[in-house]
Amino acid sequence: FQLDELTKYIDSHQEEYVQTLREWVAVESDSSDVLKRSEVERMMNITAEKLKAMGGNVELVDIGIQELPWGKTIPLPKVVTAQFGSDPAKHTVCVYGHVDVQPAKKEDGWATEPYNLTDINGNLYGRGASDNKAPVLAWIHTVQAYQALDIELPVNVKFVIEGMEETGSNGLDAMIVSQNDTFFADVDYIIISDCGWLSRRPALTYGTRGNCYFFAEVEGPKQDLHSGVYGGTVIEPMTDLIGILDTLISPSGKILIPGIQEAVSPLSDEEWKMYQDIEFDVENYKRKMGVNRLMYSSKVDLLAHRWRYPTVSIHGIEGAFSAPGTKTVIPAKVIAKFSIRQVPNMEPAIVEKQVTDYLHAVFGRRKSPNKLKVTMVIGAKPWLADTQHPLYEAGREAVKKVFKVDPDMIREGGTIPIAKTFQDVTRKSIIMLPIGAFDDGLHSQNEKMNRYNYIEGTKLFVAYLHEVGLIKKY
Ligand SMILES: NCC(=O)N[C@@H](Cc1c[nH]cn1)C(=O)O
Ligand SMILES: [Zn+2]
Ligand SMILES: [Zn+2]
Repeated sequence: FQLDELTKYIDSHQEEYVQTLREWVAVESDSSDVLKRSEVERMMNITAEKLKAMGGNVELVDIGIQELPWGKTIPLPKVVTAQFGSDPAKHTVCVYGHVDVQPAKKEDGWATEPYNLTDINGNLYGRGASDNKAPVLAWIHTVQAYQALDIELPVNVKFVIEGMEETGSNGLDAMIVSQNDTFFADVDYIIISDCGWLSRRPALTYGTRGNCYFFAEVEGPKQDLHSGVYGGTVIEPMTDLIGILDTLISPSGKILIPGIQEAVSPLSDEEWKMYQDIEFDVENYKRKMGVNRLMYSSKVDLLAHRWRYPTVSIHGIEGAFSAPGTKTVIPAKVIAKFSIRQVPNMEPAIVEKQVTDYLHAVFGRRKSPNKLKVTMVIGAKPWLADTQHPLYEAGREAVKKVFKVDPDMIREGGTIPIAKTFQDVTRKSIIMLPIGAFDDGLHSQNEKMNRYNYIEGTKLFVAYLHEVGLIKKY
């Protein structure tokens, strides 16, 4: 296996790889903002063109429309599929990734322009750099490197690249179902690189949490009111909303919604031992986040609550006054956004009912004349893999070849909404093979991808394809 040759090729092309990442980051493909939908579409076209230029058999698959909360509809961004090689004697892997991003504005507190990739000491700052544009490009460059050196790909490679992951992968489930007997029929394994390592040690990821995302709307007066003129007489929607939000989770992290905590299986002795053996620097974790105390103090508790217990996060309140200054208003309608990261044994449909019933009961006790509406807008499931599968063995070998260490076996606290669908519908085995660093700041200000991770990660992918090619084909 010509790993040295491929490695040299990757090293000598790194400036080109960074430049392509710069061009991709410059596309504001924020899937949460319908006004940016044309940018997401542009990003899908750029991705398709790149794969076509490499000789791939590429399609832009129409996945239908998105229904917006105010009753309108817009087309969903097309999904890019591609295929390189169709040798029946080889395994076929399908690489899944996304090229949409979370929102970002300089005013949020970025040190650099979020859509202008900026290299500071080998850190490539830019929205979507790590989540998920660089890993997608690293996979593309992997195929390109084999092609450029005229080295036969050890496996057939397919791609599924979408533009709605950050808002729950709308439309992708249906596409997988409809192409299960066609595009996915000859796929043996699915590879996802949309997550990060736990520390400086490379990792293989075998689980993700799901996410049930809710809107809770409280509506009162017909328009906003002067708080001096009307305050004290009107029952304020915001007070109701804050009141009910405060009943979701206790200050010590206990979820107060009946039925949620009860569904979760307790940590087994085996899991405890696995977590205990993982290298994880709690002080560094705190320092990187800029906090002086965490919800739990032991490493095992922290890892367990990050990976395999559910949690509630409150993200924001639409309609609330949030600008600088001192506007003295009583907002007439406010919509809280919160989500529950859920774990195996928790079903989104059941969580939806538990949360909705509970919030209505709590709200009812307030005897407010205002109206409450609770809607679950995303119901993404958790995913768990069998780490004894040859795909993981291949991962260990590839990490050892490139990084000369054994990988950490980790879970991911975040969600890849489509992972469980891939597992359930295609029934193929999945591996998550991250290349992002532990401190990439995904979804946050100053997101970055380390140049080191981007380039060495490409080498890891090159080695991984070789290792997968060695798995016995029955
Ligand atoms: N890199 C994966 C990621 O960031 N996924 C999102 C997906 C999601 C879940 N709910 C809404 N979007 C995440 O927040 O985990
Ligand atoms: Zn992602
Ligand atoms: Zn993300």
